[in-house]
Amino acid sequence: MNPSTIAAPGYGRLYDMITAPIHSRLLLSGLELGVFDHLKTPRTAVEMAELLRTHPGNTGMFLDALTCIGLLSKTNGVYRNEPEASVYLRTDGPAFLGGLLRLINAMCLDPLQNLTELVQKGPNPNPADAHFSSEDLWAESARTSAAWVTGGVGAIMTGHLTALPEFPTFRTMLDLGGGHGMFAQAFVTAHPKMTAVIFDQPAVTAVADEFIGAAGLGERVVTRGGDYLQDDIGGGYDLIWACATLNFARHDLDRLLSKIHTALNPGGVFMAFQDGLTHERTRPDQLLGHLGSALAAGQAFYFDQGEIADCMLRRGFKSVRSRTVSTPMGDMDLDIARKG
Ligand SMILES: C[S@@+](CC[C@H](N)C(=O)[O-])C[C@H]1O[C@@H](n2cnc3c(N)ncnc32)[C@H](O)[C@@H]1O
Repeated sequence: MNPSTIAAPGYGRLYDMITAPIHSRLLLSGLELGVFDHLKTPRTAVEMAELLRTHPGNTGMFLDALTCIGLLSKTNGVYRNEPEASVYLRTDGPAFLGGLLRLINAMCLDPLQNLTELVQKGPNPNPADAHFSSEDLWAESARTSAAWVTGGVGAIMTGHLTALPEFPTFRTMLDLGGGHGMFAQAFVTAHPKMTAVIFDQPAVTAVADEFIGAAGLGERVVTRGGDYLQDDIGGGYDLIWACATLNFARHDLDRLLSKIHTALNPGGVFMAFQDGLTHERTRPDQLLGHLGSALAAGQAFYFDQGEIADCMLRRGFKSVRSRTVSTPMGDMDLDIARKG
């Protein structure tokens, strides 16, 4: 075989795949060491090593590597945060994402340490390790994942909501499985009168209460703790919003969607923002984030595209309009159902 004939398809993509974890490791260590906080002011490697109490030579190589992946810039030996690092990686930045990135690493990547074994031997026999359903875990997640809404998705979805012809007529809304409640807070802020109820497990609504207090929205946003599958979710809503939570009701979706239909006023709107898999469940790459928990549990909780829309129609909604929305974390489907 003549090596010069092996031209296509090239192996650059394979090289990128195998070296991708270097990027995430650099980012995580940058966060752990507080590099981005300390580079609020441009500094040299020697200054950084003094501040961080780290090894001067290795600190220089580490900062060069962070520069190589585009999180920092370096001019005449002085390092600066690039805009992404300034906005999202400084704890005092306008939309700190560090906690969320760490959580994603722990929830999505850690379970894949045993990927080969999970494929060989099947699901984790200990269900406690296989499920991410504990109330305390979601309370912690609510605290850190607020940033995915404030970091941009809140504004995108507020745009979709305010474009609805019914929007000016809305008076009260429910954010079902609302976690931190940041969507409800963004939606209420975009409306002159609408009030909101955030429904989630009690430990989680305690976190939402803190965010509501900090935003000074206590007069317009309240929380209600419970299990939306078992408990009363209230009624008389003009809008019900459910983002990234219906997976937990996948086994009982018809019953929950009937409950939602009943809780809406005539003319009310239900918006579900969820994963929606296509191409025989191989796209979009949003599914990769759920892979570890799905393999550990031995079942996938994600939805096929159109599955929620079909259920909405089955449970009595008059019409459904669906669209795919791009977010910084991948494509998701927005299903807008009208009660009529
Ligand atoms: C992935 S988080 C989504 C939070 C928020 N909607 C968002 O988009 O960021 C899922 C939320 O659903 C809540 N949840 C799951 N099952 C629930 C149930 N049966 N009753 C109440 N809340 C539930 C969890 O506590 C968690 O806060």
